[in-house]
Amino acid sequence: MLEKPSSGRRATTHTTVTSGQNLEEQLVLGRVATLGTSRDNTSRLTSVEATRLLDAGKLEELDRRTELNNIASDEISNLKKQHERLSREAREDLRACREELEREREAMSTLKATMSHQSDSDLTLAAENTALKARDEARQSQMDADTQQIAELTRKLQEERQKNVALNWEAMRNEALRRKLHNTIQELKGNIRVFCRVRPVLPSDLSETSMMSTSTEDAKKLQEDMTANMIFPDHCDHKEIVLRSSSKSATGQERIGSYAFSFDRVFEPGSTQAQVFEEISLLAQSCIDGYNVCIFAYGQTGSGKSYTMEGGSTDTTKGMIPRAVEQVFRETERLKEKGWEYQIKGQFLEIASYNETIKDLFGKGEIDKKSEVKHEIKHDETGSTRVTDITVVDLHSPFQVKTLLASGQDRRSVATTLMNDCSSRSHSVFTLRLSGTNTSTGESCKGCLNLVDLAGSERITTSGTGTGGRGNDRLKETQNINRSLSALGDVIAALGERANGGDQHIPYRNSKLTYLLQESLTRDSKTLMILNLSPLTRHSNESLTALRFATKVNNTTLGTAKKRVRRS
Ligand SMILES: Nc1ncnc2c1ncn2[C@@H]1O[C@H](COP(=O)(O)OP(=O)(O)OP(=O)(O)O)[C@@H](O)[C@H]1O
Repeated sequence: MLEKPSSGRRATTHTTVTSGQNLEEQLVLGRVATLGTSRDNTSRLTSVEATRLLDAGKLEELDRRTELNNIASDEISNLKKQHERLSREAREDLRACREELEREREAMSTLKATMSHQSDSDLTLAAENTALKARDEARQSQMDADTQQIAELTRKLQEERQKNVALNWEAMRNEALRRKLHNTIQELKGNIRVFCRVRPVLPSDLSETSMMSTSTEDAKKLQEDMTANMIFPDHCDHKEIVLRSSSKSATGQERIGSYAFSFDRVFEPGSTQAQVFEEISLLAQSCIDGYNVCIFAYGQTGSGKSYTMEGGSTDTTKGMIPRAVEQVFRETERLKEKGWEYQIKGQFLEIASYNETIKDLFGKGEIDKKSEVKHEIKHDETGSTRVTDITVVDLHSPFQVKTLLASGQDRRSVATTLMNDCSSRSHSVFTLRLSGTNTSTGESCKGCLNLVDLAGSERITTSGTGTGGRGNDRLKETQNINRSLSALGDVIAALGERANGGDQHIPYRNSKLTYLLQESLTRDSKTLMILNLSPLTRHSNESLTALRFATKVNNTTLGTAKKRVRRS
């Protein structure tokens, strides 16, 4: 704190200085008065003495003033020093105070910010808390709703389960009915059916005439000339084919004949694999239902038998075998829902026409003429057929079958090369055996699907038969083919006669093929023959012979097929 100068002292000093002036005059006047008085008293003072006294008074006054001035200066200097010290102290105090104030302000501002932040946090927390509470309430009500919904769904599920059980039984009854109806339809259609398929003219057919360099128009004309006169008059049901063919009479005169044939279905050259399979799929279905089915591709070499049965590598061109396999797997999978479990096994073999030997096309070993295993056909008392030492594969998927068939075809090529033979000189038989059991109904069934690519049906004159050596082999081979094909026709004819009440012996043993297919060539089984025809004029006579053979087969009725069902 600043120390205030004493006002009393100052006042005294001031009073002294101020009254000094008056005092001086008063002193002089007092001396004069004293002198006057002394004069009065002593009789009279001189004026010199009065002046001397006045001067002395003045000097004394001056001294006293000087003295007072000095005292005042000292006092002022002291006061100044004191003032400076006090000012310095005051400034120091002020600075300290300011600093302290600044710190306090900063602290205050920090505190305010903290408080404001705290308050914001408080607000946020309060808002969050409110939101959480609201969410919690919403969740709680959602949970209540869910619980109610679960209870409702559980009730509905229970109802649906009950309905499902009822529907399953209904579906099983319907499946049995469907099988019955399906097979009634098949029976009405006849257990022997014949389809006729004419292949299109191929670029290779044109090149054979060495006319490839001709113009497009010439090629078209050539194609027309080459194409046999085949007419398909039935545009509605597609069941008829008319072949106009020229032949020589005994006297050498040319006769033009028009021959009309009718089959269960006639496929024109533009027909697709899918259209053909549409008609065949029902037979594949029958095999799943427990029937024995045989599908033959019949026709001269190059007429399209292998194309129809195996087909090409694309989805559009794949043939009947891959399509039937796919359908079997698709259907057996679907039937799982209805309690059916199927086991599918397959074998693929070839019967060479030359010596009627069997080759295992699913076999693993080397194909070698010397070390060839001799396979024999055996029938047991239950009517089942087996081929000794043949590879029977458990089949699980269409892809597996596709791979197996491809390697089978490779083995077939190796075998035919070794035999100096060609594929058209042998029959190939792909067999699918299905056995199914229904765990719900206790039913079980066994079916067999044989897909047969027959050897070329051409007659001796057109098969390139020469004389001596290989020519004799060819002759024997062609005779064997014709024998086995006519044995097939004989078996079918005998079955037809038996079905019509005759007591005909069925000559299964007349060929390896019929003996092998014995269990599938009965009145209890279903047979389809696909007659493949070449569209070319030069094959007209072969086509006519084949059409006649197929008609003979088509006119045969086998009676009613029987399903091979066992009840456990
Ligand atoms: N419907 C068709 N559409 C297109 N091409 C076909 C058709 N039918 C057959 N072919 C073709 O005709 C040629 C002969 O057919 P394929 O080999 O199937 O006759 P094949 O009767 O089996 O003869 P082989 O008895 O010699 O085995 C093949 O090139 C085949 O691709």
